[in-house]
Amino acid sequence: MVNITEKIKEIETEMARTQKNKATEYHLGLLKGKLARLRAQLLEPAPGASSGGGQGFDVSKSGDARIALVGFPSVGKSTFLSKITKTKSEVAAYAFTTLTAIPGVLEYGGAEIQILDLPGIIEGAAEGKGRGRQVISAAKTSDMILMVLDATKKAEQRRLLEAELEAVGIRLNREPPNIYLKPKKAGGMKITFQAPPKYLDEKMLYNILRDYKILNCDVLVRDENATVDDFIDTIMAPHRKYIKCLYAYNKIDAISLQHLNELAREPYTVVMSCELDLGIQDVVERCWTELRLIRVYTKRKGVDPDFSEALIVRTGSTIEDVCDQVHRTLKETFKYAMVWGASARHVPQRVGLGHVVADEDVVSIVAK
Ligand SMILES: Nc1nc2c(ncn2[C@@H]2O[C@H](COP(=O)(O)OP(=O)(O)OP(=O)(O)O)[C@@H](O)[C@H]2O)c(=O)[nH]1
Ligand SMILES: [K+]
Ligand SMILES: [Mg+2]
Repeated sequence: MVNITEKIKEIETEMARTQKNKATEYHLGLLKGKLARLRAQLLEPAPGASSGGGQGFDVSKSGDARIALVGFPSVGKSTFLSKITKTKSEVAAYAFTTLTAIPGVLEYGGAEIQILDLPGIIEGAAEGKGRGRQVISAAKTSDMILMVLDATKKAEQRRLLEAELEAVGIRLNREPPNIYLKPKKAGGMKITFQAPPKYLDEKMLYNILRDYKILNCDVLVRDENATVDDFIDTIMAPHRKYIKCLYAYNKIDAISLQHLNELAREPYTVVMSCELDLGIQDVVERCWTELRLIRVYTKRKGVDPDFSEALIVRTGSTIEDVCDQVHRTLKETFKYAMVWGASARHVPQRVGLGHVVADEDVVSIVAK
C-alpha cells in the first residue's frame, strides 16, 4: 500500500504542474477534494497504534478558555509562558528545548485562562515531521492560537506556519463558509445558488460530491464569492476548526524601529520583547479581548452584587449557560432572572433562560 504521505505528495506535485485555466479547473477542484480527504486520513490514528496519529498531548483542559502557543523553535514561547504564568517552562537558545505540552494558568479579568506552551514546529509538521502533528492536534483543541513569531526572522515564517495549520483543517480568523449541505437517503443532488456564483458552477460541485460518494443531497450556496476550497470545507465540516489567531512578534528589541512599525500595523498582530519586558501586558489584554469572554456577576435578592467573583461565559451565552455555571440543576427550578447591565433593555429587565448576556451584566436568578 502506498502510504498517505506519498499520495499527498503526488497530488501536490500534480496540482503544481497543472496550469490554472478554464479547462483544468474541474480537474484541479477534484484534486483539492482528494487532498482534503487524504489529509484528514493522516490525522486519524492508525488502527492499533498507541501513539502518533492525531493524538494531542495528554493535558486536560482547565479554566475558562485555552490558548495554545504555536511557533517555530526558539521564538520565545516558553519565555512568554514563564512571564505571564507561575509555571516555569525550560528556556534555552537551542531548538526543541520544549518537548511536550506545558500548561500554565493566566489569571485575568476574573478568568482563569489555560496557556499551553508547545514544542516548536517545523515545516512539514502537518505531514508528521517532528512532534508537529501532536502540536497541531493540541492547537486544534484550543479556543485561540497565539502564534509566536520571531521579529528578526523573514516574513515568510508566518505564511509557512499558517499553511501547516491550514493543512490539518484549522481555519484562522475566518467564519465557516456560507454554504448549506444536507446529505439525503435518495433523490439525487439538488444544487442551488442564491446568487450567480463567481467561482463555482453546478458541474464542479457535482463532480466533487460524486468523488466524495455523496450522491443524494441538497446544496444551497448562499455566498456568491464562495470558492472550491469553501465547498470542500463544507463537505469536510467535522474536520474543520475555525479558531481565532493572534500573531505575536517577539524579540522586537533586536529590530529597527521602522520594521517594528510595519509589523505592528498588520491585522491581528501584537509586538513584544520578553527579554526587555516590553508589550507583554498589551499582548495579554489583546488575548482577553479576542477571546471575547464575558463576566457575569450574580446578585441575591436584597443584597448588593458580588463583584469579587465573576462567572465566566463565552460570547453569545444565555441565562441558561449562566445557570449551568452556578449549578448543574439550577435551571430545573428556574422561574425568571433580573438583569442589570448592557444586555438589559431597561434596568432591571425580567428575562427568561434564552436571554443573551453581555460583559459585566449583573444577574439575579429567581427560583420557583
Ligand atoms: N533577543 C531576545 N531574545 C529572546 C526574547 N525572548 C526569548 N529570547 C531568547 O530566545 C531563546 C529561545 O527562547 P525559548 O523560550 O526557549 O523559545 P521556545 O519558542 O520556547 O523554543 P522551543 O521550545 O525550543 O521551541 C532563548 O535564548 C531566549 O532567551 C526576546 O524578547 N528578545
Ligand atoms: K528554545
Ligand atoms: Mg519552549
